[in-house]
Amino acid sequence: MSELLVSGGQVLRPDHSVERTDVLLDQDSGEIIDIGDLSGDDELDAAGGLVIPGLVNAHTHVAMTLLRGYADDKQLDAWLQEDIWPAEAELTAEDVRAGAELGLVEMIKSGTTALNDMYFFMSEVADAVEAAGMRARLGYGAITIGNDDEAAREEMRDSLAFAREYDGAADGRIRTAFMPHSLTTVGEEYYREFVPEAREAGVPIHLHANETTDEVDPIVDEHGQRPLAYAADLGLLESEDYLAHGVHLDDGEIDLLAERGAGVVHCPASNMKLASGMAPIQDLLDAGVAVGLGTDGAASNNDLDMFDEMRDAAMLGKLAAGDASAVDAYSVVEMATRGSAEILGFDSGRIEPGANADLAVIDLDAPHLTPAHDLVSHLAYAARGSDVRHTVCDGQVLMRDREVTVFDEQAVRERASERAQSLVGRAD
Ligand SMILES: CSC[C@H]1O[C@@H](n2cnc3c(O)ncnc32)[C@H](O)[C@@H]1O
Ligand SMILES: [Zn+2]
Repeated sequence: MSELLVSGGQVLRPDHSVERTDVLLDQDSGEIIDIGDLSGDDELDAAGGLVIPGLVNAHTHVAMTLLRGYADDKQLDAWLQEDIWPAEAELTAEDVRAGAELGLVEMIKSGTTALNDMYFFMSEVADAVEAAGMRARLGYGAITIGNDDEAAREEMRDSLAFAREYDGAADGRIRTAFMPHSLTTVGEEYYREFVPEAREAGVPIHLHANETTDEVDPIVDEHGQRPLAYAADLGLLESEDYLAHGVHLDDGEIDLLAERGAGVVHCPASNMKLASGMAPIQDLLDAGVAVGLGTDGAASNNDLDMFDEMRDAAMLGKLAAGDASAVDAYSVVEMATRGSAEILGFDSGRIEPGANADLAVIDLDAPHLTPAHDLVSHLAYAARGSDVRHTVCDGQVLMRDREVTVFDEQAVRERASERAQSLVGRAD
């Protein structure tokens, strides 16, 4: 058995207490073996650092790094229709591979070990995730509006086929989901036909929902129901399902989510940048709804740094509730770790024997992390992705002393820059 000892650091435990101890990882099984005063074959120096569970980005479109800064300062509908979708229509498989690798490097460098991704050319994303050594739940994003019936059904079939083929890939680090894009971009008849097939395939369903009032109002007008009542009627919102955003939810919809056990992935930076609104996160937590955290794509954020996202979630949550005690540091650290991991069905997000050996070591030796009254507070409010010293997933070191070990970072950046340039040239 090959072992890795993460030694000499302080460790964030599942109850968010902090203990000075070592963590021993089994690199063959990819699990945490033990926590204590230990020894191992190989060592990763965590002295002066805080060992935390690897962060879990539960909603992104990782290859959208190619469109970072391409279209800013617009509301969701105009942004998608005038800029993003025309550019995405020009995407090739090679573009998605280059954009995905860039996004994964950015994630590794900011302590993220697992992600959920919805996009196009998903076999490229899967190959990139496998090469990165990360953990992911992946799905092809199906859109039926604007397509004739045959093309629409093809979209849904493609999403199911990807989910069936790739579930369990990369030695089980890749899991999949059926991913219709949203309640307004996929027609009712296609949900009625394909949701039962997804259930039969045994994969969860992930979609965007209740992101803007422009999306909620037409559903209420057309179906006479709130969007999540409509979704439940279509067979969505089972306990393994999870939606992104959930900004405009009424009390009945919050209760419905709690009753059914479906999860919500909060994307605060994207919701602020696109002026979509303020999600009722404290109300969701109070109702017992499972809440995770995601960056959304880099074109609406504009980075993939989960430390930024924790801070944004706490700040926006307080503003939304009109209460400074709402969405506190503990809650956002929980959302970015165990909350997101549970929604994605990964036994990660906690440093405990038996859990996945997914972790990051944060360097505490920095002016903005001094003094160290409360390290959970620092994670939520003061730490940055650039404070991450090492990143480990499945027991393998993905970054050591800020050197990414799984990709040639410079080559990835150059390839992505070239691809991005050519993509926007074709689109403009
Ligand atoms: C069909 S693949 C995913 C699809 O979603 C688009 N997208 C990116 N960000 C958002 C968002 O905040 N709401 C809705 N859709 C979004 C992305 O550009 C792809 O087209
Ligand atoms: Zn999204």
